[in-house]
Amino acid sequence: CFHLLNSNSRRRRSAKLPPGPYPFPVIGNILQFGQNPHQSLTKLSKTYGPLMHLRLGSIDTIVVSSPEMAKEILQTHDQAFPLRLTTAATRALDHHVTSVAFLPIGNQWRNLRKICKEHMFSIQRLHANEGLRQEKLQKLLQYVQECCVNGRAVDIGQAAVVTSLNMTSNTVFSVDFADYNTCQELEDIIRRCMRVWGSPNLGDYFGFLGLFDPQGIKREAEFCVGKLLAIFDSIIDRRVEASRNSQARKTDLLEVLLEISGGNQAELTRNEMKHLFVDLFVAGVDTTSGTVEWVITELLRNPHVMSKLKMEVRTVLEANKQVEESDISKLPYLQAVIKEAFRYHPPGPFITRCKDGDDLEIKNYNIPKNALILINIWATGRDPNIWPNPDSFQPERFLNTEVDVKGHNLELIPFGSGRRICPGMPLAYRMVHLIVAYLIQHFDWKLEPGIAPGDVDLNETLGLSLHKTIPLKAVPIKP
Ligand code: HEM
Repeated sequence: CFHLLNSNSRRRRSAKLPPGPYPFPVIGNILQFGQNPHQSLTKLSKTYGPLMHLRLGSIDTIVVSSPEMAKEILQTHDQAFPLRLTTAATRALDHHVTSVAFLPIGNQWRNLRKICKEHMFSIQRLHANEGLRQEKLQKLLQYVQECCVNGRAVDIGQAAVVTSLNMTSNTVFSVDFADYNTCQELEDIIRRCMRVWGSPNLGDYFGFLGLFDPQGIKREAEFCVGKLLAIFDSIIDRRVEASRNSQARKTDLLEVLLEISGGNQAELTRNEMKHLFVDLFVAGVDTTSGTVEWVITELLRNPHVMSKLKMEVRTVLEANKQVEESDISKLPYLQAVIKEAFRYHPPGPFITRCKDGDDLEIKNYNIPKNALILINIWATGRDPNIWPNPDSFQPERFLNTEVDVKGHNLELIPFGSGRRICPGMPLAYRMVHLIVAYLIQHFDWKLEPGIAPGDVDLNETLGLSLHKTIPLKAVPIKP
């Protein structure tokens, strides 16, 4: 009876909202989001369907759990969703007014995206600075070889973080953080920044009550962003100084950005450049390394997949040949393995957008203005109506299909889709394939003593990205 009363009053207030669990006064459905919202919302969508309405405190939230509905938001009506939700943490030091990741779609955002696309992540640009990433593979090889000689297990996620962090920093500004001894420090700050951005303060949802003081979160975010900006400032200063004294030009992105900002200040200010670097590192490092960790986890859980991949990698890349980015296209099984990891363990389980302007009708449901949209790609990746045997790791499902991760196939969009699709995708794609190919080409891998393939833990923790709760340790063996 109580339930009926609730659903009647709900219908009276907003007849055409998509279905969803009844929101409690004030807190809305916040308790139903739980510790792992991607999982709780997947369960709820089985009851309420692929377009679901909940209230996150005071925020109308629409959860999308099918490729058809995702297409409506990301492509058909994308003009209506130009915003991302900003929180107290992402507004610290005004990051959101300069950041490509948080700016609404508009001229400033378009300009930054154009710079990313044309000057940083174009095929030509990435080809020109591939050597900078290759150096990092050598460092990885040395490290794993040391572990191999000493019979030590490698913390795969950690090794991948150091490699992707240094590959990104080498690509962006030819700085090898290991040389500056700041890799660990930078990694810690990036992690802290991700943590604080990835766990919104309750005040973000109940701001109107004024009960929750976001000062602590804001201070932490200010510290992290401030520290990153200071590191980038000193790197830029050093480069400007060095170019005054030398004619030799680097091939990295900083050189291009300095050229652009020197030639036309209006196109890119130094402040924008520094905030762009914050975005590139925070958005790029853990997502890339997390993917590598999930791939190796699944390879160790599925020895037959590991054998098949090993065979392909070692046949195509003869002994001692250093894997190059142009080799990726010759490794179809590797590509399938990585697509399968993206399907089952998307580093960003939600693609987020915010509604601007008036209410909008989609499939006869009302999407209220200012609504937060969560596209649950973790749910679509495990939907048995889309993927036969979704809980089994089967790269073969991607052999002989045209499905890719570039945003056209809405059932597999680990990098998002539409105008806001991840601009770093071309770099991320190269880094993930290179690192995995390299680890498999040069080493056999086994689990630590006493752990069977089926025992490998698959628990997930959601921050700004979705990562393994217990880091994967694997023992390298010389083949
Ligand atoms: C496997 C690695 C990665 C994954 C899975 C990933 C995934 C994503 C996703 C899902 C989005 C949101 C897209 C959307 O809203 O439609 C995004 C945005 C973004 N990513 Fe990535 N990313 C990865 C690596 C990188 C790298 C290496 C960089 C740069 C070095 C990067 C920079 C960005 C930026 C700047 C945005 C914000 C774009 C905007 O809002 O306009 N990402 N990424």
